[in-house]
Amino acid sequence: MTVKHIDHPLLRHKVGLLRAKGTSSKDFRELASEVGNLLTYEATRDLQTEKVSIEGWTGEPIKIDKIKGKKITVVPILRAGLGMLDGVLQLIPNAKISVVGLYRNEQTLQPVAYFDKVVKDVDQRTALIVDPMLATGGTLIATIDLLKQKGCKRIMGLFLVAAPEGIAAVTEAHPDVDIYVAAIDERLNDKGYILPGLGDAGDKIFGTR
Ligand SMILES: O=P(O)(O)OC[C@H]1O[C@H](OP(=O)(O)OP(=O)(O)O)[C@H](O)[C@@H]1O
Ligand SMILES: O=c1cc[nH]c(=O)[nH]1
Ligand SMILES: [Mg+2]
Repeated sequence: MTVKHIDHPLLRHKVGLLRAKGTSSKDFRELASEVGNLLTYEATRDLQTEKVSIEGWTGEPIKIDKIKGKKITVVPILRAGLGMLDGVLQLIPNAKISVVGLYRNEQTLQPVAYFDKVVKDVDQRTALIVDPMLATGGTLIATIDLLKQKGCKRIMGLFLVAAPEGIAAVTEAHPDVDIYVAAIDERLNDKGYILPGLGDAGDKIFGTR
């Protein structure tokens, strides 16, 4: 797996605000969405374009660039991935959405899958997974397994914060996947939470703390 740590002042500033204990759900959601937007800008840098002819403002035909092919399906991982979805879709509004639901068992830290509705032509699309946190990596590995079983060949992921332990686990399981992260933190605590981290992103986004 290639990890692209997008080191940008806007991202550093917004991730700093996300880390604060008192950040409200409203502010957390807005910031998660904005960081999702900025990561999408980077992750779509290599999309291919093709020249097409249109009528320009003078009435003469001109050639413009258009994104080529079947493009992208965005894959938010329930619940917390929904907090980044608006920001992602602002830049790629025509993307199809493939929702997957997984939660992490708090005792075993193993992912439990409970829902998936993946687009039928996922074999012809790039999957762009969105989830705020990459901790042990179990949830991401299970999601990539699921997408590959359904025929997906090109997979990328966007994360607000990743732990070195999770990056190592996903690199070993799925070396062909590229992820874009706004921050790489120090480590996991004994409950599998990222330090310094953001806390429980799903609870913060949905106000269920
Ligand atoms: O890398 P891992 O150790 O698997 O942990 C990461 C997962 O944990 C969080 O979800 P959570 O299980 O809290 O579900 P939620 O989004 O419904 O709160 C997070 O949004 C990731 O999906
Ligand atoms: O730090 C963490 C780890 C997993 N899930 C979260 O929401 N936060
Ligand atoms: Mg959670």
